[in-house]
Amino acid sequence: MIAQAHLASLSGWCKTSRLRSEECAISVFPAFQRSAAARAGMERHADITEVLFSEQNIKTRVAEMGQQLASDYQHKQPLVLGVLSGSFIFMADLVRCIQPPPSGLHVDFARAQSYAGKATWSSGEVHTIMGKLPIQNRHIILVEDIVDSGQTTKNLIIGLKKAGVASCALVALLNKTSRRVENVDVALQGFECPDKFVVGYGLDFDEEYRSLPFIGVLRPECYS
Ligand SMILES: O=P(O)(O)OC[C@H]1O[C@H](OP(=O)(O)OP(=O)(O)O)[C@H](O)[C@@H]1O
Ligand code: HPA
Repeated sequence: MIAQAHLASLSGWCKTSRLRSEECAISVFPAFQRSAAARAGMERHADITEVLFSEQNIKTRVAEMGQQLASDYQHKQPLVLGVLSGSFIFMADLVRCIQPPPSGLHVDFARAQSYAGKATWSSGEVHTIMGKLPIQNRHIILVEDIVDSGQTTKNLIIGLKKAGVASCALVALLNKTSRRVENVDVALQGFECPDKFVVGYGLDFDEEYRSLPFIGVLRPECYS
């Protein structure tokens, strides 16, 4: 009620000062400033030519994906296995959207690297290290930020199958099908990704840009 009264008096003041009500709120409420104006600024970066998936687009889609997994795994005890480092933000958001969480839902991380240093193409040599939890007879939800050539996930899936998992479903936020070299089955994807090098929301170029809250196309001058 108090907040409403403040807003009502603000809107009157806005009319006289010819400020949009949003601008008024920004000037008066620091929290609003962070949530609206700052968010608009955070959707930009000098090295990004185009935002493909905004923070809100991602949030909405990840929530849908979480619901789907909650339904598919309600009678299983999934082990959600994120692939480091790229999946760390997606993982954190996705597991919190698997609601209600199936009993026995566990979380672990595997490590794989194929894009070494300043490279925008896969080296083809994938080094994989599994997580710390036993995986034999577990229902694995393998979580990737992006499936591009498919070489990283192909290698991981081979390793998981050798270790005797009960099942393995690949969940990828981005699926760049146009660049596929290995045939991998993405059970659940967030978005189809165009054939462009993208960064943000965990995805990097030479370890930079992972903390951007959106996913965008990296300016070619940044890597060429
Ligand atoms: O389908 P692919 O062509 O194999 O590419 C996909 C992989 O490449 C990236 O990992 P990267 O090796 O760059 O390591 P990172 O996760 O630490 O960034 C990404 O996180 C995927 O794991
Ligand atoms: O487009 C990409 N961006 C960042 N990392 C990647 N790894 C494979 N493809 C990509």
